[in-house]
Amino acid sequence: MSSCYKITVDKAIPFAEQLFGELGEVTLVPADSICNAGLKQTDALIIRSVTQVDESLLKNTPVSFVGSATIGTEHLDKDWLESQSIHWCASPGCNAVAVVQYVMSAISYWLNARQLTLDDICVGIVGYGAIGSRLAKLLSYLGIESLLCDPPKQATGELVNSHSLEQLTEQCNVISFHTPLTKSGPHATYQFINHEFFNRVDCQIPKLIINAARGNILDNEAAIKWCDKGGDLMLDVWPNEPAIDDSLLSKVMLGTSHIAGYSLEGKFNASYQIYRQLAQVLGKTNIVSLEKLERELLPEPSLVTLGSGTSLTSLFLSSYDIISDYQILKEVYQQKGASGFKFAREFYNFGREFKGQQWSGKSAFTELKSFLDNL
Ligand SMILES: NC(=O)C1=CN([C@@H]2O[C@H](COP(=O)(O)OP(=O)(O)OC[C@H]3O[C@@H](n4cnc5c(N)ncnc54)[C@H](O)[C@@H]3O)[C@@H](O)[C@H]2O)C=CC1
Ligand SMILES: O=C(O)C(=O)[C@H](O)COP(=O)(O)O
Repeated sequence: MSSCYKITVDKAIPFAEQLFGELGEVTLVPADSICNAGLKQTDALIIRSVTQVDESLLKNTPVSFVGSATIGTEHLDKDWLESQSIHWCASPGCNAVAVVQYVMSAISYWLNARQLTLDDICVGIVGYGAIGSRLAKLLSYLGIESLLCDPPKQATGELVNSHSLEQLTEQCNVISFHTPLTKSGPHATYQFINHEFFNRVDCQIPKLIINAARGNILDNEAAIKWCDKGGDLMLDVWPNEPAIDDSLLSKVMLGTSHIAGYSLEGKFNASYQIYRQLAQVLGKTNIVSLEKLERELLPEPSLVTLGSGTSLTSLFLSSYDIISDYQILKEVYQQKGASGFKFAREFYNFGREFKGQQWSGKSAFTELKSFLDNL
């Protein structure tokens, strides 16, 4: 490795200097300023989901490594990167637990609002990957019924008990989406939550749809129409981010600013995964272990105080406070208009995942806590 190996990193990626500083000279740049002209001296580029990485960004630059500190990869033009022999990677599963924590808080809020209990629900999980499988595992542990829908995994035989989206709409009162955004192929997800889908979800009785995957798997107009009919919709991700539709924001039951994966642990995992892959590409073998860095860089667990009569729903709401994130988004949107969405993300205060929390006050949850710590 040359001492002047140049690494440009989105400045909103935590732990960048501590990790990538070991591998080269780090320049932190705000996402909005990452541009072709600024990459003329860059060997490795480390970005988030908001930076489109394609020919127009990288042509005539020396960039030979692109790392995305995210699970999603639709912002990378992988065909072009591969055609140029530019090594690309992302951070699979990095913040999967944070998204599960988000979904459990969302469901808990809905159950309280609709005066239902965990025993009343059957949860449809669309996309049985890192997030969907962890969600299913937790629901099963809690004795909550769930149905899985993952046609690509059904086709390869990785999932034998996959149901169709139609079956989920008939049999589930909660459906949570955890697919990537894809625009082509037999299982494309672009706007697959559309009029046809919503027409099948009878909202005469309470039904909850959660999208914490990607905004453009949802059709904006169809979503508004369904909310007008009385459907309960919770969105972390929105069509056309960051320019979200204020009409849709006013109709959802809860909405947040694409922060379901914004946990300190998730951010740390993402940065570590890219650090490890860049180190490998550079042929550096003595990388620092995840456990050692976790001990050094992550703060002490945060304290979550549970009252003596805490129910499972209030436990999940205490573990991650979705209501407060909804209020923040509404407030900044009112104050700042369309730029409010970006603002809420930029100044987000990362929370802790289950394993970064210490629960006190209700010993009955010790077993659940240890299950969640290892999710
Ligand atoms: N809101 C947020 O902050 C976050 C959102 N995400 C989003 O969540 C998505 C899922 O994350 P992971 O579970 O880690 O991904 P994953 O790649 O592990 O799993 C995705 C699963 O979706 C399945 N799938 C693909 N097309 C499908 C279709 N048409 N119908 C049903 N299933 C389909 C795949 O076969 C795969 O099993 C990511 O691609 C990302 O876009 C990820 C992290 C945070
Ligand atoms: O990991 C993903 O995929 C996500 O959606 C991220 O949580 C989004 O985070 P940023 O791209 O804003 O870091």
